[in-house]
Amino acid sequence: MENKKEYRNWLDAHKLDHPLVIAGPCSAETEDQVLKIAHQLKDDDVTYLRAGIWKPRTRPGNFEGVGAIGLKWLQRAKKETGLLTATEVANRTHVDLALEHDIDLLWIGARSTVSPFIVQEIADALEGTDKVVLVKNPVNPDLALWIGAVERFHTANIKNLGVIHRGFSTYDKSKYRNNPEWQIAVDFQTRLPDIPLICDPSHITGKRDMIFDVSQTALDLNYDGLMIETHYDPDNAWSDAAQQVTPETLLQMFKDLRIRKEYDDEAGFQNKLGQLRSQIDILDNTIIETLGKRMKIADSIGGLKKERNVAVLQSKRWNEILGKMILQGEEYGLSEEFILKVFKAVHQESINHQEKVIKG
Ligand SMILES: C=C(O[C@@H]1C=C(C(=O)O)C=C[C@H]1O)C(=O)O
Repeated sequence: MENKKEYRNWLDAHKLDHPLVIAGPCSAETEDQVLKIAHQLKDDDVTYLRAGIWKPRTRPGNFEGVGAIGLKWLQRAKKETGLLTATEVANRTHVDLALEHDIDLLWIGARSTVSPFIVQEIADALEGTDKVVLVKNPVNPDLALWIGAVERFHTANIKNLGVIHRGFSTYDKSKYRNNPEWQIAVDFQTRLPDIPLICDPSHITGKRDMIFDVSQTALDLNYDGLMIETHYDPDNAWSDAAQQVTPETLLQMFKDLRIRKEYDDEAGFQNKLGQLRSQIDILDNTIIETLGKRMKIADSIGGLKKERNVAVLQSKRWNEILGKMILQGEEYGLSEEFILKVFKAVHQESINHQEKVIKG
C-alpha cells in the first residue's frame, strides 16, 4: 500500500483548526447517560461522540456492553447535538447493525486487529463504505500486523481510513496500562504519513491523571487527533472507571494543551535549526564510524577466541562494560533505559560479528 495525499481527505473535510477530538464514555450505559454526556461535549472541540456498545473485556463476568439498543441512543444524541457518532465493531453483525443505525465512524479494537481472520470479516462487511474506519494498533507491538490490517480495509475499497495508537501490552509492569512504544507509531507515520493518526491516551495510561501528559506528547509528535474517554461520573462508570475524565476536565485540557505546527518558515528559526542539524549530522557520522571500528576489533577478538577455542559470550566482561557505561551515561544526562538499549544492541552485533569469524 503506497502513501497517498488523499488519505487525509476525510480529516481535511472537517476543516478543523485544532486536532480532531473523539470523546465520550467508554461504554454506553443508559440513554440518559449517553445524551447527558453528548450535551456536555457538544460545545467543545469534539467532532465525534464515541461510546462502546459491545465491550471486549479481558475476563468474562464483567459488563460487556448494552448491545444494539445503544446505537439508537447514539443516533438520538447526534440528532440532538449535531455530534457525529463513533463505536467499535468486532464482527459482521456489529458492522451491519452500526451501518443500519448510520454510525459515522467505526473503529477496530486492538484485540481484533491482531486477527487477520476477524479483520478480513469486518473489511468484507464494510466493503466500499464511505464511513470513517479507524484501526487501533494490535495489542502486540507488531507494525506489519497493524499495516496489514489497514491494507485489508484499503483493499476493500474503504477510502476514509485512519489509525489509533492505544499502546501495547507488556508482561512487565509499567506505569502505563498499555506501553506507548512511540517508536512504532513514528514508524507507522514514516511509512504512511498521510493516514490520519489519532492517539488514545485513555487506554495508554489507564489513569486519568496521566492523560494530559500523554496527549501533549502525541501533539508534540504531530498526531492528527485524540480519542479520550469522557464520563460525567467517571468513578461510577460501568467500565474503565479509572481512565475516564469529566467533560469539564476535557475542556480544561484543550485549553492547556499546546498545539504544535508542523513547520515554521521563519528565517532565523530555519537558520539556527540548519546549524544544529549539521552538528547532529557530523556526530551521527562519528557514531557510525566508531561503531564500525568497534566491530572490527570484535572481529579480531573473535579470531583470537577461535584460535584458543574460547566462548564468544563473556558475561563478566560484558557486565563490567554495562555497569561502567550506565555510570558514564548518567554524567552525560543519558537514562539507564537508553544506555541498556543501545549497549545491548551493540553487544548483540559484536556477538554476531564474532560468530561469523568463529564459524567461518
Ligand atoms: C568482545 C568480546 O566478546 C563479547 C562482546 C563484548 C563486547 O562487544 O564488548 C563483550 C564481551 C563478550 O560477551 C570480549 O570478549 O571482549
